[in-house]
Amino acid sequence: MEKKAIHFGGGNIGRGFVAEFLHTAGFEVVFVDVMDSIITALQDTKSYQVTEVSDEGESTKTITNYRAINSKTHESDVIHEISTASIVTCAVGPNILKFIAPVIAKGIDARTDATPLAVIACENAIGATDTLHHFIKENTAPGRLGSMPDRARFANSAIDRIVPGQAPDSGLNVRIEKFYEWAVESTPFGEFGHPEIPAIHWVGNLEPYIERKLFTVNTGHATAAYHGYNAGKKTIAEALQDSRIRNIVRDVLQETASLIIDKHEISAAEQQEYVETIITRISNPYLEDTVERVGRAPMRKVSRKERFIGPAAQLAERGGKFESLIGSLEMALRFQNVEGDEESVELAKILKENAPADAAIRLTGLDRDHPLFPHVVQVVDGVQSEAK
Ligand SMILES: NC(=O)c1ccc[n+]([C@@H]2O[C@H](COP(=O)([O-])OP(=O)(O)OC[C@H]3O[C@@H](n4cnc5c(N)ncnc54)[C@H](O)[C@@H]3O)[C@@H](O)[C@H]2O)c1
Ligand SMILES: O=P(O)(O)OC[C@@H](O)[C@@H](O)[C@H](O)[C@H](O)CO
Repeated sequence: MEKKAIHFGGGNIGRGFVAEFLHTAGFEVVFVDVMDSIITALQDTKSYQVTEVSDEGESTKTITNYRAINSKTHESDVIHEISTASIVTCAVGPNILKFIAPVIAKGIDARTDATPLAVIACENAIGATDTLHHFIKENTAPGRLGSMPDRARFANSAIDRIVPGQAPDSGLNVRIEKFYEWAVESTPFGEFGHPEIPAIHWVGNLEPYIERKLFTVNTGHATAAYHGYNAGKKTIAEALQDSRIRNIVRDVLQETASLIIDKHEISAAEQQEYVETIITRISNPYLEDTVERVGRAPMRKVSRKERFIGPAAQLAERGGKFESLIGSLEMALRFQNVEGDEESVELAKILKENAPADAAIRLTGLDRDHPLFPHVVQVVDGVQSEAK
């Protein structure tokens, strides 16, 4: 079989991370997207550049050997490509997984190769591949479910590289940070072995990696974004130049560190070093990452398993400290009616139309009897009262 990868989502992380490393690993990459402008640009341009930016200067790689298909208009082509590929990846956003599942299900169903397809969702979410797998099963005939492991194997991943929004005149080129980490479960591949992709760190148990990443990088990032947004800052780097916000980010990361150290086999010293690396990374002034991009989709970010409620709920259950996380939640709830962000409009509506406890349940998914619940209701109440 040809060494071919199908990647859903030709956006920032798709072009700047996943495709780059698939290309380096020798795969032909077939991008699948629904945005005409991205598909046309990928079809008309034979190469694009990924530039790593840091205080050590810039370094550029050229990406070639790709094609692009619009799944809105050429679904059968996408099905054929999946049926003859080695790997399917995606970076479309966790809320989009249900929309890409039907075509992936059809592609998997059409496979005849002896080696199963490797499916790896590259989203910022715990168990994103499991979520995609669930939707794929819902789109597969019941009689074909039992034999699906012969046709596809599903591995969760933790993906880390900051790819900010790109300048309007940058075309397909992407400016990104130098740092990256891509951890993927190895166990689902069983006797077939995992695909050969040198950039991937294959792990038996992903939970420590994804929790450490989401509850350090993304919790810290989102804290800077929401506090920064409410303080009138434009970029994450600018927010972190403000010593008040920087100290809040540190406090939040101390709270999540206590959970990570307590729960996983990660020492205090190792976590401290990780936190310092993350603060340096998110402070990178060369990335020009806006508070609106990092704060995007606030309803997803305040949900049950995500970067604030996820760790705060676990800390509350263990008798730990979570006040700074709740402070970030409050700032997230004030990220309302932001231009171009549908969830921020929906958030404002929910806060306007519901009593505090009902809004808290709808937004965070916490049970009423959870020890964190009264603290969340108090914050919701405060944000609602200010708006009156
Ligand atoms: N940007 C980062 O720093 C970063 C880092 C790690 C992980 N991630 C995660 O990667 C995912 C994508 O983030 P991004 O920053 O690249 O966003 P993005 O908006 O730049 O890219 C998303 C792409 O998905 C495409 N898309 C939307 N619906 C689709 C569909 N039905 N089928 C195919 N394509 C579709 C969009 O057109 C867009 O090109 C998110 O889950 C994000 O959390 C982002
Ligand atoms: O992509 P989101 O919306 O889940 O989160 C925004 C940023 O925090 C995120 O994209 C980071 O840049 C990335 O997770 C770094 O690895």
